[in-house]
Amino acid sequence: AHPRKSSSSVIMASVSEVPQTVEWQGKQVPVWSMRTIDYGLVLSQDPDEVEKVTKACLEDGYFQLDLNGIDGRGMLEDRQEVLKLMHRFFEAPLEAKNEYGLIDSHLGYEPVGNRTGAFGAGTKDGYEMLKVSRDEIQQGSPRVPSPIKNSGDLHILERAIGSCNTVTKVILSALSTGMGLAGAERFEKSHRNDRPSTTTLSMMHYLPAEVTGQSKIGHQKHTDISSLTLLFSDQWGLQIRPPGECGAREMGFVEPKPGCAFVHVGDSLRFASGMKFQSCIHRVVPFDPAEHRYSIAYFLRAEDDTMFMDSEGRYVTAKEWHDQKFKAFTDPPVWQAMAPKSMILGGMKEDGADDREPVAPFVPEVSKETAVQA
Ligand SMILES: O=C(O)CCC(=O)C(=O)O
Ligand SMILES: [Fe+2]
Repeated sequence: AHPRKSSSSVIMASVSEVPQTVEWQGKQVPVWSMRTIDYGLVLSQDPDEVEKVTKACLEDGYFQLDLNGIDGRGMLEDRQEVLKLMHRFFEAPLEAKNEYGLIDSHLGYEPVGNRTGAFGAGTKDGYEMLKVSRDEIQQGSPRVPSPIKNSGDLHILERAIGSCNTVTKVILSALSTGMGLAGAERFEKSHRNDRPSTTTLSMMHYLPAEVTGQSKIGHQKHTDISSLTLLFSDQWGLQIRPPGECGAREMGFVEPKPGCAFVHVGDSLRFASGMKFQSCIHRVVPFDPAEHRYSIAYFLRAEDDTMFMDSEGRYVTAKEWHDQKFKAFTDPPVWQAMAPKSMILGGMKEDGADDREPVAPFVPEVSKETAVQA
């Protein structure tokens, strides 16, 4: 059992067994510590940092990436520009934002309530989202809605996608080295820029529960489809379930750190590593129910025709896995419950029912009897 008392004075060098805690919904919830990786050192292929990032993926499936040095600062500036653009975009009328709708699963606009919410069946998600495809940006003719389609906006999106791509590829390359992979075996070989993929920049706006109502909240528990996810948010709300000895440990918060991104392993890289890497079980809950929350996720994904063995022991392409899992995300809860659980969680084990039950005011507006656990 984990101590419940706040221990802010505890210095956590790497992964500590003693979590700091934060009060949420009237309870003390862990704030999980994690390894911090220095981007500049990884960029230099510093042997100790390469080992550290590899260990983080093998043991945890996630880490904090420190971008405060000169090599990362450009990425941080690009990210600030995207944030400003997001504010402008999400303030636009729904018809303008939804000009193209959801063109493809990795591209376009999704309004609030398209998927299952933070507390499973009976809740819908509480965010609206715009995704911009890396392939389209590279080809120079992206389909983005008119509120952010002037040349300045497109320049901001292009720069941000370029920066995110560089940062994630640098990490991918370090992981190949850390795993002792050479030649065609290296992870970069299945993530070439000129080959089609569903790689995308996703911009999310979580609305306050006051606006959406209590049945539309947060983002359901899942692992990502991606190889690597580079996630930026200055605001609380992201929760993870770290892998444990006998299944995942309890849900706890990720503390937003200035100048840092939260990076985690998705299904594709876990599969490509022969299940050696962990992937990260996570969700988003309303930390402050009165707050608007903004997050940016870059999903680096494998080339569409990359083959791997999935969590079901099937031989599938990256595109097939993407399409099937995306369908599972957006299916109604009853269908979702029929899909293998391994699909939503990418085969990650989750023993023990220590996932926290929501308490008022977040109890879904549906009776427990009719709720099917996804
Ligand atoms: O908004 C966040 O912080 C996380 C979003 C997420 O998990 C996702 O889009 O896959
Ligand atoms: Fe995610």
